[in-house]
Amino acid sequence: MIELGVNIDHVATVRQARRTYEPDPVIAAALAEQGGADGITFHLREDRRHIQDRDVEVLMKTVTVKTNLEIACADEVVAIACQAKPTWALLVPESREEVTTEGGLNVLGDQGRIRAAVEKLKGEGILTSLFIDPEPEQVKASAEIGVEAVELHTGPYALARGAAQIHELDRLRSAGKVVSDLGMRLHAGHGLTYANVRPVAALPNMIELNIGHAIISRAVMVGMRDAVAEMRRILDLVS
Ligand SMILES: CC(=O)[C@@H](O)[C@H](O)COP(=O)(O)O
Ligand SMILES: NCC(=O)COP(=O)(O)O
Repeated sequence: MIELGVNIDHVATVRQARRTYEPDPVIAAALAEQGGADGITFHLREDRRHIQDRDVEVLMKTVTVKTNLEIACADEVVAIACQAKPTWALLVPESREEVTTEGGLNVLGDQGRIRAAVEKLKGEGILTSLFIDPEPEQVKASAEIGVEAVELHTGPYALARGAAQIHELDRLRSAGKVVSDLGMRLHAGHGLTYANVRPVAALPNMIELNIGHAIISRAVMVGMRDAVAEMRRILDLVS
């Protein structure tokens, strides 16, 4: 059965639009659990555009399923993660100008810095994952660092149409085989929706999908619990 990580960042985006107290991502996380989430994902960005330090502290006290804290490879947020001790830490690239995550980590070109962050996290008993483009060389570099999982960036797949989308799915399938052959857990995420998720969920050895924006968008209309339950039902049809 595919494990569903629900990313609650954009509940906090709505709250931060007014710099107020609601909607609270902590409550959203509890409702997501009731809807069938296997994990809660939250991204403490360096610019704090959505998830705040307070959210991380309270989520770590209230979430009863896996916690997956997304952070940049930066000393400040790595230290916060080491203090918070989530189940998983996912290292992601960040830039202030981006609307959302654009590409994967360049593990090949930044192995020393990424390795140092991973070792600090592992030292606190935190499982580690790297968000990368579906490139075999990036997968191999990730395995050399010793992370337990790799999350393949599904953004290009989500944005593509027709033959281009089939090509992107083939890239994910090929890179996913390398992930599994090297003994790491195969995760995927970014831009997945109720309409495009099934082919990715059906990829060989896929273990976990992290989905946020589409679920929160649906939750605005039907509520968080039902939005998660609908995604859960789709994934259960696949596995
Ligand atoms: C890495 C990824 O695709 C998401 O998990 C990330 O959280 C996107 O950043 P925003 O949530 O700020 O859009
Ligand atoms: N790591 C991907 C994630 O957590 C959710 O990304 P999105 O579904 O909000 O694009």
